[in-house]
Amino acid sequence: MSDENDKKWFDKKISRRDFLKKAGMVGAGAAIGASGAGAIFANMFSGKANQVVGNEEISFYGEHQSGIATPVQKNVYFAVLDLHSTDKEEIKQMFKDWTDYSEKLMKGELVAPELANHLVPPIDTGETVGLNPYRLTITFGISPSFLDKLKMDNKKMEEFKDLPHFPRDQIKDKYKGGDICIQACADDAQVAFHAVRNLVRKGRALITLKWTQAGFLPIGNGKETPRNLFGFKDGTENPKNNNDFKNVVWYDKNNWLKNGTFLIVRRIQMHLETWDRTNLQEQENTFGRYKESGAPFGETDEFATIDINKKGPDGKPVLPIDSHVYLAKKADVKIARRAFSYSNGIDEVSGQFDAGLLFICFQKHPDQFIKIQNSLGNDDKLNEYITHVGTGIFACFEGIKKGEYIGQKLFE
Ligand SMILES: C=CC1=C(C)c2cc3[nH]c(cc4nc(cc5[nH]c(cc1n2)c(C)c5CCC(=O)O)C(CCC(=O)O)=C4C)c(C)c3C=C
Ligand SMILES: [Fe+2]
Repeated sequence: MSDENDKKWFDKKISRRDFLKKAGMVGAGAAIGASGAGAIFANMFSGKANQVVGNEEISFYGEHQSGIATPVQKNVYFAVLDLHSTDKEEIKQMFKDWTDYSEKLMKGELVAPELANHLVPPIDTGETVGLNPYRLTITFGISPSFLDKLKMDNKKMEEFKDLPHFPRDQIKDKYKGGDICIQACADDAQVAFHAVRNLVRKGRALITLKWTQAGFLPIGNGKETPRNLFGFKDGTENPKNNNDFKNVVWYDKNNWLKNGTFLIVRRIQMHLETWDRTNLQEQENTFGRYKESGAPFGETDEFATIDINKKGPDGKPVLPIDSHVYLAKKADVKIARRAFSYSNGIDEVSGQFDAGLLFICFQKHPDQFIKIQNSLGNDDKLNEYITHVGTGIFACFEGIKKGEYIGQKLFE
């Protein structure tokens, strides 16, 4: 790259947002000529809407971390990290640096102004220059082993322990364990990836990547429940308002996790080829819901209340007793699901799609998930079509207030 080009690309020393502002393109529904937009920013050239997209920004600050109750975005980049230091001061500093970075990233800014010295690598990796924030959220969590490594056993609540082995689990070593998780969600895949990449880069003296997974969802206009790779609406029965989140998700005991939550992640392979050979009636029996409408059996409305004890005219339960929804409901406990589909090319052994669900859920007590997973157990008809290959449990800190840093209560 010539000096002149170099200058054009980075010497702006302005944020991604300022870049857009200068071009007069920031603001809800700000109209710009499609040709102009296409010429300047390929990402904005949809060909149909002359609007700036992705300009919505989510605040990094609040009572709870973002990316938990936030309406789900199109993309996730989820990373599990191994910690290689036992020095609390160093780790505290990393969380402080991540606080500073996250605030900037979620505003759509570069993580640091560019250096005048062109003989050193740029601080921000640069792949989001010209992009809006795209509702980026960044959620941080730590695992029980994080507390072990730092000899902070006194901070471990009795419910915070590794998940048990569940029936039919085929967990691979490479997808379990790890000390820290970062969940970056955005309506643009590159914005989510950029966030994790730059955070990891900043902490590289103390952490390494254990496993990562990118995921996607068909969000459309944001009004419909997105469909999973089996073609079913997934996420219908979920907390809907603040009160639901208070009851189901936010940790409320008086310790460092108050207003935080437990994140559970499961990497679940979905055997698409087997599913695609299954007739529609069997597919619907697997969930106890109709494929097109998403309504439970015997109803027409996706959001109709389900009574698992309801019997049909033949005296048999309306919902098959081995269906996924029947068994999940039978556990009689709630969780907040925020799952994403993934597709990772081809499974080396079977030659089939390596695709599935990055199942992420939030709950105030891990037992909520454990109870449901045990109820699904060996009986869930869905087991014929899926395999759990990855697992993790992380305590996600409370939200961050201005002047504070991520995880402050834990270290105080
Ligand atoms: C232990 C928790 C759960 C795992 C793991 C899980 C995997 C999984 N689920 C689907 C698809 C659907 N799940 C649906 C409902 C549903 N699933 C769980 C829990 C787990 N799912 C719950 C608690 C519920 C809600 C039950 C209720 O109270 O009604 C549905 C139906 C629509 C909906 O409500 O979202 C679908 C479809 C897949 C494909 C999958 C693993 C790959
Ligand atoms: Fe489910």
